[in-house]
Amino acid sequence: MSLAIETHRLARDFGDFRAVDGLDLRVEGGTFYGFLGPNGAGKSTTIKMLTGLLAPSAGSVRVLGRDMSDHVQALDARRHIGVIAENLSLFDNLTAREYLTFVGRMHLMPRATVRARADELLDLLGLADEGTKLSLEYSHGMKKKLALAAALLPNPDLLFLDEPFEGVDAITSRVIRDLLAGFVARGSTVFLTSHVLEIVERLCTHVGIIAGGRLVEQASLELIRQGDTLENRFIQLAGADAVAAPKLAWLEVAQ
Ligand SMILES: Nc1ncnc2c1ncn2[C@@H]1O[C@H](COP(=O)(O)OP(=O)(O)OP(=O)(O)O)[C@@H](O)[C@H]1O
Repeated sequence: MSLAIETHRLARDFGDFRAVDGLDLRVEGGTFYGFLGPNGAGKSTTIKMLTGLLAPSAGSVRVLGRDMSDHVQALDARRHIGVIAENLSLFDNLTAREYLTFVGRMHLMPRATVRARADELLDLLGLADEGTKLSLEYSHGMKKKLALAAALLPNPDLLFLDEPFEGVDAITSRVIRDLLAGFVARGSTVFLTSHVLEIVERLCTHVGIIAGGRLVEQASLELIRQGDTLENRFIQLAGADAVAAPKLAWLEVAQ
């Protein structure tokens, strides 16, 4: 099986702080990869480097076989990937349909295809009735859904999803989960971050855990779980110190 994502000693500094430190990621094509870590561990920074939104300070990235440090190869890779970034980066003054039309044009898709797919996506994600509302006026969950629609529109081979379920209602969450499971079943790859470990456990075939910028574990879900819950294993691998921290004595007694 070919690798959809491969990094070698990938690192990113902000000033003299190293946010991502020597990451060797290996994500096989056709896998559903959950990238987990505590707040501030380096997940979003990593996704930004994998998708070309942020330059690495050191190390290398290959996405779908393309070297992301090469401008032409990176452009080619970007034609085959869909992204929900941390800040969502939508255009505020467009309606959902206008935004999807814009994304379709950027991918040089035929107008009729964009229109048909936009109709289906907006319908599926419960945004079809939003009419003239600008994305500026969307709720956080609605923005997430629009970002997902835009990521799926060009029918990519690889999806990067930074917290796709955050702020999304239970019905849409189910719709998205089913959609992503089908996407992987056809042979495509999903790389997602999520703090909702129940969802990761249900969907992902492989898991990577980052803590303090370093990869502490990377294996199939079954190997990582070792018969335990993913939450217990995650805490053992990435958060044992925090869980063992002293309690707040003053909070145990009501005033
Ligand atoms: N532009 C920036 N300038 C300075 N420091 C940054 C910048 N972006 C991220 N960092 C720092 O890098 C570290 C990793 O941040 P990152 O956003 O990648 O974490 P994360 O794992 O996605 O966290 P969360 O789960 O809370 O979203 C944090 O300590 C953060 O403060």
